[in-house]
Amino acid sequence: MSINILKENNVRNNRLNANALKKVKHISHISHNNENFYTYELIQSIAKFLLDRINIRPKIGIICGSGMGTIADSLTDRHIFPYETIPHFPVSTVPGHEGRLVFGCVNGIPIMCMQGRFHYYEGYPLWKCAMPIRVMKLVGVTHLLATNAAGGLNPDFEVGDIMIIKDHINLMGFAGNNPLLGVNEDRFGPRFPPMNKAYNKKLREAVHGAAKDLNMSSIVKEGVYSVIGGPNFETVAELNMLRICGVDAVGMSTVHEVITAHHCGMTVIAFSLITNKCVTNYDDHSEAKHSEVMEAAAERAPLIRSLVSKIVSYIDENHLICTDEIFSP
Ligand SMILES: O=P(O)(O)O[C@H]1O[C@H](CO)[C@@H](O)[C@H]1O
Ligand code: HPA
Repeated sequence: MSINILKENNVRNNRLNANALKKVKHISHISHNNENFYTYELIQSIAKFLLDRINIRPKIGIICGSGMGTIADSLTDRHIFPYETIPHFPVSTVPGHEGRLVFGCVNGIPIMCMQGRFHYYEGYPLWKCAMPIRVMKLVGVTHLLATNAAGGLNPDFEVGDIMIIKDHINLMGFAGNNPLLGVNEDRFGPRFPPMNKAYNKKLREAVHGAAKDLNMSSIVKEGVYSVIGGPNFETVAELNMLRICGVDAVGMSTVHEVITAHHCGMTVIAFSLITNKCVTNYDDHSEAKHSEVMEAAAERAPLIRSLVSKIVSYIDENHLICTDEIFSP
């Protein structure tokens, strides 16, 4: 890389960092402390703040993964809330996560969409990262569609493949870090929620059906996602350990949202866009880069939008079939 390109990259990175810092400047203290958990009443007040300002009543929530914000851009009849305008909301600090709550419609079906999610490595505790899911619940959302960018660990996966998540390994949970940490709020869900049916089977089958209709079956896979805390990408040894454990794709998000959504009885479907192949060999000199993650996401944006639109229509037409797998809070 030439000195000039390096200089340009530095200037660009400094600008991104300065923008992120500007956004968080009104927060006096970001840390992983577990004081000031959100109460039920506080989440209710956020839901009310939003419902008082919109006419639609969404039943489906969508989370846009890194570089996948065009899902939110393609909603019709949009009502946009930048996170910094919503009381008690954290703000997004990661490039590729716009940091807005977007209400609107897909095929006429009302949606609540996070155009940007919160990650643990941004300095927020997991219960704070997952708070918008509880807001979704109190707004009336019953189904969550979470998307993410992930590194492909399964050697059969290629960049651009879409992996329907059938299960996860909550590596951060192994160390006692969990979005449900703290006194349990029974109005959301039970103290000890089961997690073996976190990713709804009927919806997973429906996504395969949608992929077939869209002639995408060859790029749609299914597998196990594992979350690492980030922000650094993984070492070769870490990735090889995860592969031995049955992990197909690795990322730094989603699991806290899925646990929180399943805990409060929402039906969940999630998929990963494979944006890079994980480096599992010391002779491989390639390196994971966030810029490549975003490029791969941009390339697949039209297909992802089509898939999301099919899934939303399927949920709208068939959502009653899933109620047997929901336990009420
Ligand atoms: O999981 P999402 O938010 O899609 O983003 C993924 O991409 C970023 C790394 O490039 C990490 O934040 C990782 O989790
Ligand atoms: N590792 C962790 N998170 C990621 C990756 C990866 O390779 N790619 C996109 N998000």
